[in-house]
Amino acid sequence: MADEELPAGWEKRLSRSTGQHYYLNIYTKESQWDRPDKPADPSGNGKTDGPEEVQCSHLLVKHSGSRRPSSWREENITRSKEEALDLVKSYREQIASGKATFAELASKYSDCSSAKRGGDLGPFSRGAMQKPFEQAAFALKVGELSSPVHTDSGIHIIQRTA
Ligand SMILES: O=C(N[C@H](Cc1nc2ccccc2[nH]1)C(=O)O)c1cc2ccccc2s1
Repeated sequence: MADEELPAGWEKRLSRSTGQHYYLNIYTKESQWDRPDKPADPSGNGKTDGPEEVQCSHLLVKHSGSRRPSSWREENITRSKEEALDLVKSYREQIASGKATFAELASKYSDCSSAKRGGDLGPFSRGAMQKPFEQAAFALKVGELSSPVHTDSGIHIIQRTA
């Protein structure tokens, strides 16, 4: 389909982690995956929907149903989704109880290349990460640990750091 002109007030952006395009309302900074068919609403209801940007670390456990069942740790990941969830719950318990730090476990066990940075993903805005991850990350308070979060990549624990 020809890349037609976008309705006024929208910008087309490329998501770093999914490689998909998303659309940003230049007035409210809200983002959406679906191509807009009418001009962006500049009013944005006046309420702030939380932070524009967050920084998070995550620990990802991939499984056989992951979009890319391979990582720096394991060339061919065959564990089941249930086994991955058991692992994620165990890591979360070790972090929450203080038996280990987030960075220690992420650097050892995360199936994401961010493991090399203790799981740190750096700061990101809405539209940058897969939706379930984004929703969970933006709902966290600074320092808070998420429950297990399922995305196409696998199962994550997320800690908001800023
Ligand atoms: O997408 C990435 N890595 C994928 C796994 C993955 N999938 C994710 C989905 C949401 C958030 C982080 C995620 N990491 C991979 O290695 O197969 C990213 C790695 C890094 C490393 C540093 C900073 C951002 C990113 S995003």
